[in-house]
Amino acid sequence: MSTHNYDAVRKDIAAILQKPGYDDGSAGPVFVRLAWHSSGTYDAETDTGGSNGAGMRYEAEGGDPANAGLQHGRAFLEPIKEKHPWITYSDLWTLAGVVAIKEMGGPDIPWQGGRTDLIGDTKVPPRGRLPDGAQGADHLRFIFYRMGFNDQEIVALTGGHNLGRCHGDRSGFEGPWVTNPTRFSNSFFKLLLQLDWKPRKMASGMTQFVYEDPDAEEDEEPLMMLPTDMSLLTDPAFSPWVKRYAEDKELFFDHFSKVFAKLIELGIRRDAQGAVTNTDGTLGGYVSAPKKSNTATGPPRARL
Ligand code: HEM
Repeated sequence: MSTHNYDAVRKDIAAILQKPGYDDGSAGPVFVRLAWHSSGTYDAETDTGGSNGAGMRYEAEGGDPANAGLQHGRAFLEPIKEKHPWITYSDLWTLAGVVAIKEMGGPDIPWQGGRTDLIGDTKVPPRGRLPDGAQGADHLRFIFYRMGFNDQEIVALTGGHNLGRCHGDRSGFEGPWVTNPTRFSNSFFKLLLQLDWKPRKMASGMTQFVYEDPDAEEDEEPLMMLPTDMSLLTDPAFSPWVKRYAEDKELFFDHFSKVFAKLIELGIRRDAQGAVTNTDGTLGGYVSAPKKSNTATGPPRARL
């Protein structure tokens, strides 16, 4: 067997996506968020953070409140790492996001392996680099321009909120954005435009936006939007993209594929053959994965 059989890993990830009893029955959304948070720490100016490293294995990054709940995603992937120990966590986490998006009906996203894992927590990116859903358009620009994204890319990336849900015990926000949160589509943009969103203060003290469907069953939870999501509607440079993505699913899929591929390559340098070149501490500050297990804190365990 080849030591780099990524197709076998893809198949094994696809096979564990269904999780009866967990959230909406799928690990897909939490894998997408894991891939995004493992990459979205990138700072272009200092060339630090990004998808090399898999620093969430360490408390310094994994314990960041912004990453609350992602331990479930990491734990779900642990059997895959055990079966294919040659793959790095940073490759596994980004690949899991890509496989999950495809399996949930989303676009193909180009993915290449070769990322390396940090050994030790001295070079994990500082906390505070991920976006705060309680804020608005200025904050989104501050966070995503730092990574090298533009306004169109910010809107396309936020379309990740077609998947999954907010959890009161993780972020303080609650509920799904769309009615079918395990099916990738452009519903997020359609609903953002069409529904009548009203602010509501949650038990956690956080204010989110909810849609109260007058025809909803009594036990049906309302759909929600974060303040950052709402800012896409009101900002003059963001809102034209919301409209275009709501009208044109193909365009959204095409742009989402490109921007997610860019996201998971943040901080990665490759030579002409695609081999990652910043693996030795001289460029990105990362060291190559050791031959045996590189589990830093032992396998994470899901608290379901
Ligand atoms: C634009 C800035 C963003 C903010 C402020 C933000 C914020 C949040 C928050 C507060 C949650 C809920 C976490 C929880 O309670 O479990 C969440 C979930 C999620 N986010 Fe984002 N996010 C952003 C961008 C993105 C991007 C770029 C993607 C992927 C392309 C993404 C994908 C997801 C997914 C899939 C979930 C659901 C996770 C689950 O079901 O466990 N988000 N996000």
